[in-house]
Amino acid sequence: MAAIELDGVTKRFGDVTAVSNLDLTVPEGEVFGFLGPNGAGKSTTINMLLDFVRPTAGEVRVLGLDAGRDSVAVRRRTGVLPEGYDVYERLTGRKHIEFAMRSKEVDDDASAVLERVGIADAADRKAGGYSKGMRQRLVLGMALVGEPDLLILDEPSSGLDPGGAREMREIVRSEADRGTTVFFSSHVLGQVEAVCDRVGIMRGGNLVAEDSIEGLRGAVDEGETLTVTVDAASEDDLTAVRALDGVSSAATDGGTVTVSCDADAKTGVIGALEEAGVTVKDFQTEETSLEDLFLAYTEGEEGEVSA
Ligand SMILES: Nc1ncnc2c1ncn2[C@@H]1O[C@H](COP(=O)(O)OP(=O)(O)OP(=O)(O)O)[C@@H](O)[C@H]1O
Repeated sequence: MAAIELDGVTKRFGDVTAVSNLDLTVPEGEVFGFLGPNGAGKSTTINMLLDFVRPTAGEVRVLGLDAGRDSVAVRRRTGVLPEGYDVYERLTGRKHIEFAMRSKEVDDDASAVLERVGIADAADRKAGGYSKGMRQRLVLGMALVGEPDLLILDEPSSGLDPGGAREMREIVRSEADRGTTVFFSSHVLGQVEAVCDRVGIMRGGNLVAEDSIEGLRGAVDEGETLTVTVDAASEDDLTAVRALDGVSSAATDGGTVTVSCDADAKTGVIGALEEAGVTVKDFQTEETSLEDLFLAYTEGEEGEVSA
């Protein structure tokens, strides 16, 4: 069964189309990264999963249930870290967790939850005195109450220091190991790359890409830069390299050869250099970063990248 299934979903606010005819399936147990520039429709999509917003058209199913009709059941099995959630200033951290336990009608160990998100020491302090990162950890703790089947995290790294961001990744991975599906929206691309099995990229209300990061790299087809350290290479030595399939350019400064090529052309490049009598001392490749991928899908003319 799919944990999340959107079928032809559109949401219009007056004459603004926030989400347009969106089809998206997230299988159970997957960590799915949901990316896109500001205003792309991410929060609107998340709000439809939780029935905070009703679609104008289409069908939204969460954990096999209808998001609108069965919203109470969906929320009971879902842990949510909403973007910009305000804590109750006068309640302690522990009271927040107990509140989440009562809302979900579960009997968890509040201290263990607070320990897990790294704020056990501050359990009995009022959340009004918490730092931004501590508040974020507290809200994550509330989301984890009751071992949810689905975790929806909207910008979970916001306010976290590098240690907190690492702990967040570890929690996401351990939840996924437990079988939880994680739907993760973020602008912090490194965070997404580190934890997500697949990503979807939204742009102007449309899903413009949906794949593993590897798959997206292949579709963008920017190739890789191969840097080869050699004893000596001349322009003539590059003739055979340039003639290879999958090589878009090659240059040399004498001691280093730089080649732009498809990932599967690398071996051929090294072979062609050696055949030309060049001694290859070392080589390394640089992959397209997730940031480059993101920009390739979200900048320039719409529909430029066909994935
Ligand atoms: N309640 C609303 N009323 C009117 N327009 C809205 C409403 N909610 C969202 N929109 C519009 O829908 C579009 C998508 O917004 P949404 O908040 O879903 O984007 P987002 O991808 O979450 O952006 P961000 O990364 O900035 O949070 C925007 O043009 C926004 O102005």
